[in-house]
Amino acid sequence: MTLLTLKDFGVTRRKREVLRDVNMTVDQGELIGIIGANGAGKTTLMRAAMGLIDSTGHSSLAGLSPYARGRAVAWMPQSREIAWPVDVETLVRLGRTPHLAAGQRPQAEDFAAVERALLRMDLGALRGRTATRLSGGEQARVLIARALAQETPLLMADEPIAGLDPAHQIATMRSFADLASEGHSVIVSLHDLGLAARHCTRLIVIDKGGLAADGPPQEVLSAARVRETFGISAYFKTTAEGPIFQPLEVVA
Ligand SMILES: Nc1ncnc2c1ncn2[C@@H]1O[C@H](COP(=O)(O)OP(=O)(O)OP(=O)(O)O)[C@@H](O)[C@H]1O
Repeated sequence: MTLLTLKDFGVTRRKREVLRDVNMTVDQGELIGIIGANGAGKTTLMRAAMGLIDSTGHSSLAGLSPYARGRAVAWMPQSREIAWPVDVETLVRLGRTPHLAAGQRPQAEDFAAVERALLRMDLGALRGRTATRLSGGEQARVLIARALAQETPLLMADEPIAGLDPAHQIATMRSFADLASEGHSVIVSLHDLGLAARHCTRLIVIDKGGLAADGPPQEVLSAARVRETFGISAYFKTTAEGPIFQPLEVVA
């Protein structure tokens, strides 16, 4: 099943064309890493695909009502601001809002989804803590859990692992991979090309206002591509334990 289709998709912000001619589909079971330099348009692509900012062309999600969209896609923005001093469990439960009718209290299935999300993000010990008093990385894990609790077919997350310690970075990427193997799909923007290579089933490179590459990590992270897009040289090897990518030098 296709979870997202973008056709001849483009975004212009303040008269400046940020993205043009984007064509892609996302099927079930994919863990897609969106990579590209600062300012390339990764956030713009995800927000516009969901209809949060204006675009041209077609996005299968942009035309949905907010209610339908909340059941089709969960969104974890780059900004980690938590506005209210509520406990972690209550905050994660907010992820169930799109599944509740106006005024409806959470049901057993909603509490079960919250438990699954807390478990996936290793938040059992923090569930009673006030979310605003957690560390930056802990808050990020709570916000990922809130998005996971939504249990949508598609999850989009903007730099979700930035600021997490190495163990939680790996665990979070593994959770996303698990979701993909369960038939959901996950789109994440990230700057860590090593983790992208290791965990993503597909990488999309944004460069010069469009999709510069789209495919499996070993194809996308060619020496020529990483030089062209990121201005670096890198070591890449496919091993029995999976792909290993290590940036080496700035070459541009
Ligand atoms: N509200 C806005 N008005 C005008 N230009 C904007 C606006 N938001 C983003 N842009 C521009 O669009 C381009 C893409 O920004 P975007 O945030 O999508 O990049 P990104 O790839 O996510 O970058 P980063 O890796 O730094 O997070 C940038 O040049 C940015 O300056």
